[in-house]
Amino acid sequence: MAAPSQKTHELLQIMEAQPVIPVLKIERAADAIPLARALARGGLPAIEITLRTPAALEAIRLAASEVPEAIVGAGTILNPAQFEAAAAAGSRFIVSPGCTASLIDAAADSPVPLLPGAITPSEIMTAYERGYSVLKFFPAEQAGGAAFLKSLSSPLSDIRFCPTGGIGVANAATYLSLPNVICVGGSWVAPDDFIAAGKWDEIEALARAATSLSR
Ligand SMILES: O=C[C@H](O)COP(=O)(O)O
Ligand SMILES: CC(=O)C(=O)O
Repeated sequence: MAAPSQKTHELLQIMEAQPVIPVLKIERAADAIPLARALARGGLPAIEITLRTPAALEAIRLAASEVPEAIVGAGTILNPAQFEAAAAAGSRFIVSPGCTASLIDAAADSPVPLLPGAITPSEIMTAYERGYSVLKFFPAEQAGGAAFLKSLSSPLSDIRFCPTGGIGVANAATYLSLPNVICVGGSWVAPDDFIAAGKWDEIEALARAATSLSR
């Protein structure tokens, strides 16, 4: 196995430090501050704020500048313009549901590590050829779940994943027990309705419960 690049090393450090990366959809940018604080208090400092709302970039900027204990990443990055905007907002890592040539070119020019998504052996091999040995596996449950992912571990033994999509308390441990899984992603630790209602203590409790998931 080749030594990981500096950017892969940084990504691995973030992913290996917690079993779950919260995947967040933030409608009001200011919510990013109490939300990032609550998740960090609960033991999940690394968070993925998805670019699925108009408030997302400002949410990243606020959490990155106001919550030093948080490790703020951006998710749902689909193209180079979004990559650059998310990096400029202060993202420490960038996540995409997929892996396009233009996104990989944008990431090559940036110091910010990219976690691109791949599902099929050919997609995974293509990403690996471009230097990516750490990948997102999305949508995990819908694409074949833990059984599918486990079956990749033998032929594609150099590649490790962050499965995301359809993962919750009932199945997270199954994914985390796989040899090719580093951590999982999920929205269950910060549900949209809890964010809307400002239930920060409840989100902290969900995060704390998630940190006890074993790997
Ligand atoms: O689109 C889905 C999110 O990336 C996370 O998936 P989830 O809500 O099933 O945890
Ligand atoms: C699927 C995911 O986590 C993303 O939109 O980046």
